[in-house]
Amino acid sequence: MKAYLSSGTLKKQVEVQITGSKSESNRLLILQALYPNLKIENLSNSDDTTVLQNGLLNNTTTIDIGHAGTAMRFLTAYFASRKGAKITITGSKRMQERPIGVLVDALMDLGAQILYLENDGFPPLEIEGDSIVHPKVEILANTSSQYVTALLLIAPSLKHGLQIELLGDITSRSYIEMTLSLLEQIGIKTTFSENCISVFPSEGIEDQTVTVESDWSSASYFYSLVALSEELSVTLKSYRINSLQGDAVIVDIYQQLGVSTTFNPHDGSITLTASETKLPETLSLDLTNTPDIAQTIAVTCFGLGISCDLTGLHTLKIKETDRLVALKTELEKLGASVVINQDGISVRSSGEIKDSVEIETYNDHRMAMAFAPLAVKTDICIDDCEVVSKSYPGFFEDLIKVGIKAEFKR
Ligand SMILES: O=C(O)C1=C[C@@H](OP(=O)(O)O)[C@@H](O)[C@H](O)C1
Ligand SMILES: C=C(OP(=O)(O)O)C(=O)O
Repeated sequence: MKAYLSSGTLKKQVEVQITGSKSESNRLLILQALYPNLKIENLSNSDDTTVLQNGLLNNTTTIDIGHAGTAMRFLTAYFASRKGAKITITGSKRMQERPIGVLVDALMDLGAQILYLENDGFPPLEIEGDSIVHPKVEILANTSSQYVTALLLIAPSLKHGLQIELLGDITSRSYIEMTLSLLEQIGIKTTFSENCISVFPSEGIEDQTVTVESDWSSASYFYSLVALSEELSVTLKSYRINSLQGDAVIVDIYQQLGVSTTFNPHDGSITLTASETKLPETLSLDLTNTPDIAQTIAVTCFGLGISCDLTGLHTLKIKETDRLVALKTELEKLGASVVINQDGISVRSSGEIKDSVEIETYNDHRMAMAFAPLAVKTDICIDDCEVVSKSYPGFFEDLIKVGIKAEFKR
């Protein structure tokens, strides 16, 4: 289905309830499987969370996790460490091209039994679970932090806990910190110094309920809308001033792009309003820690008619699609000049945006959501718009709520 978007009358004040962070939700679901007295509130309604939840029910011999990277990686470690488990985990065509060898090697070093069913280093995997007693492992940390998180999540359930040495530069570090914070929050002791993480074993945790903060990556699209529209003001719920999500850094980034954020402590909401700011000629950012907001920022800068140089993005090549190539192709259709390299993207804009362009989304929810805010400036069509359900099924309803006009056609 295609979404034809154009600017309607944008709201001066509107409230949007985004659901829980998919990253926090998927971590907490694994922890809940290990410690069933853990209760979770404001769980994400994303496809990625649903597939992980279904995977944990484990009443079949094969799990298809679709496009969900976290579900693929976290469930692999989970089942590999459950004695008696026997399961095949597969995923979408793209998932079968997303590497998992670094995690599988680490798990095998710990004594796990995992077979590649098609190509070495890639899903599908056949896993025979067993107790892991080995206390130490090394893992490359420069490709995906999800491999590290997968180990961290099972670590407290292992007999001796786990000491993990991270090799190479650490990518997406904020997600590793999120995992450690959640472990600490439920009562697991951890340490992280230099490149060595220790997680201490824990047979049980106290009865408790953890409320997931709403998703900051999803919030980024509203920052883009406010930056581009100048008149819209949106209140998003339910957020915290001290977030565990690295993507909360958009508060500071979008300050430079003319969006100010007010935190409302009485109801845990944030209000985004356009502020008088002198825009930079070029926005230069290293996004090594927060790769998921790169597409939003690149498109906002283009829409504002300013340049951006974004670096630290080597991991974008192995996400839902090669996001650097996808961004270049689609931004150029709109009139931008774009250069990509191994690790980043530079976008130059002439100040004009071509009208009624059809944006391809390449099975990538963030391509759809990052380009949609341009509707404030020009008519735009988003191809295969259902892709948003990977992380934000209600995205288009919420877009309509803020005043964007949308027509959907097959
Ligand atoms: O741990 C997580 O929840 C995630 C980690 C990041 O992946 P990488 O570590 O592969 O960059 C991020 O891009 C992804 O959307 C979610
Ligand atoms: C990269 C993402 O997800 P995953 O790697 O979990 O598929 C994302 O949501 O942007």
